[in-house]
Amino acid sequence: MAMLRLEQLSQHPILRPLDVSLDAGKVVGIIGPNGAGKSTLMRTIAGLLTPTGGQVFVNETPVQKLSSRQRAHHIAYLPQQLPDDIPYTVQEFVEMGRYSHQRVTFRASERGTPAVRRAIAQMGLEELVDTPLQHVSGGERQRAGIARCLAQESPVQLLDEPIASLDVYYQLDIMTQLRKMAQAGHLILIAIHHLEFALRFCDDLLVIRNGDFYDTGPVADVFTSKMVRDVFHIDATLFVDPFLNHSRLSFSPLDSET
Ligand SMILES: Nc1ncnc2c1ncn2[C@@H]1O[C@H](COP(=O)(O)OP(=O)(O)OP(=O)(O)O)[C@@H](O)[C@H]1O
Repeated sequence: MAMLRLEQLSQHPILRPLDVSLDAGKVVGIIGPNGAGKSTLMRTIAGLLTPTGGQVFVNETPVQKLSSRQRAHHIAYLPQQLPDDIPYTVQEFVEMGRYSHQRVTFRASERGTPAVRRAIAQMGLEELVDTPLQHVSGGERQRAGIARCLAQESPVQLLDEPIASLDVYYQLDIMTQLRKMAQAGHLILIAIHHLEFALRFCDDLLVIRNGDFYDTGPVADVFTSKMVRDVFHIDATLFVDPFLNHSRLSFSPLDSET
């Protein structure tokens, strides 16, 4: 049974309906140019936008039929950008990931639960737990957002550009952790601009370009020089890195560079 299924799903600006089944145990990258519709697709999958056509099923239940608390049990969602005026400390913010596990209204009584402690440690935020989110850097805020999703312990993790503002250490660290979560049975769906990382860390790709869905499938099948040219309008050569033994990309210069 697919953990997440998009059935004839369309959402402006993606006009051609998407039929995709995504299984647990995978990191799936959504790639495409600026404005292609990656974030819109993620918000639709998260149940925050109503599709213009078709449906999203999580564990065979239509997402639109679930309450926000039920959705949170199935899906954790990190938006592309967190507001910079969130009036909570890092600890309080991560604890909010436990919202769906509370019986009545959310109270900050989940402080120190193993899931919260683990998420804070995984994102290297121990020293910042009492710092207001307004006073942390953009990358630290992003790590707090990921920690909140991890604390939620939902089987589907929808992360919109999780490594966009991070330094290279955390880019590598977080992608490695996401792979481990997939191996432990989660489905990780990320929008990602970093094509080298998509090539290295994703199992499958869903490629969209303006107004259209381009291709989906295993990285080895989908990630080709032709795809890069068709979708990003740039020439690139794929080669196997002899040190890391995985495929890498070499971009040809743009005309304006020569
Ligand atoms: N709140 C909004 N109101 C109206 N149009 C929007 C809104 N958010 C996005 N759009 C439009 O929807 C289209 C898709 O935007 P979306 O943010 O999904 O693209 P994206 O692929 O995530 O882009 P990026 O790589 O720049 O983050 C764009 O044309 C954008 O202008």
